[in-house]
Amino acid sequence: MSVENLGYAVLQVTDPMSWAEFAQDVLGFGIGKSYGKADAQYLRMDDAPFRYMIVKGDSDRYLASGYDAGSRAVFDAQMSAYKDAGVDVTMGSDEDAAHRAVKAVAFCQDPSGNNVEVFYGRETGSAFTPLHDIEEFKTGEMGLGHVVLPAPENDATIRFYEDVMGFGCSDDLTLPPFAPDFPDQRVYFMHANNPRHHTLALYNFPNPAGVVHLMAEVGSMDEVGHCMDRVKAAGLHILATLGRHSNDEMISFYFMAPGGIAFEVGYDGKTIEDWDAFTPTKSTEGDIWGHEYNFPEPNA
Ligand SMILES: Cc1ccc(O)c(O)c1CC[C@@H]1C(=O)CC[C@]2(C)C(=O)CC[C@@H]12
Ligand SMILES: [Fe+2]
Repeated sequence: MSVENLGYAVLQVTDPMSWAEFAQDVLGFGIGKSYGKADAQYLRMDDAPFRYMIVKGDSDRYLASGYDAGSRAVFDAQMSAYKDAGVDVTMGSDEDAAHRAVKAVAFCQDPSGNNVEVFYGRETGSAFTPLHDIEEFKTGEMGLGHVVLPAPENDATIRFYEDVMGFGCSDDLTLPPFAPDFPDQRVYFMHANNPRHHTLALYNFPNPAGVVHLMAEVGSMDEVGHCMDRVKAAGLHILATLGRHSNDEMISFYFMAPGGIAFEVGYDGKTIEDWDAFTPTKSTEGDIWGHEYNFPEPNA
């Protein structure tokens, strides 16, 4: 048993309103109504009440991943699993739940210090159409997309998500070091209880933004291309050119959103309908073609 999907993400930024404007202008997200968190912006991608909660703070960083347990029974089972594993969990207050439009939420950290939230009973929300003629984001039962988190405590963090949270391995990718005298890079891709090839991936290096990237999926190559144009028009840095990944066969590009939070926008990601019939892969190449990386100059 595992959680269903990545239901929401929480970002902390110094100016939530300007981040929300970027999200509308470039990503095509919409601004939703407030669920009461002071100074926060609630961003929508689909019928869910919100997919991104943008809270105000004194720095820009990824704050938390909110996983949808899907039911009270799975939520309770997850709480038991945390307890059995000796994980320190805090039950959210009624106010915490109200701020997330859910019946209950619990907070803990993975062994690398990433904040984890689990909830159940999310409000139904309402109809939503993305901006910029995007037909729809590929969300629903597959959740908001995927997130790649820094996991310097690599083995313990993988054990946490697999053994305590019930995620399954999709692909264990090893890449050469990004600089001499560094260890290999490892990206460990995992799925939850939905057809998306990976909902969460773990990267074996720290990241000052608290996240390696977040991925939003659209339904066509033209929608990806138009998003690239909007990234350019906004003067944002393209981190990787268009390419197609080997493991989930997604065509995507990467760019740096305000606050140093990297985004991947793609389409055509593979779905797996029967995880019992799936064999996890161990790969040594990330791309079929493209994805030429162009990291920003330090202090640029
Ligand atoms: C290889 C791959 C497959 C599917 C994905 O959705 C995906 O994002 C990736 C790239 C993962 C990986 C990363 O997130 C951290 C930065 C990495 C290690 C690179 O510098 C190359 C591959 C990148
Ligand atoms: Fe990705």
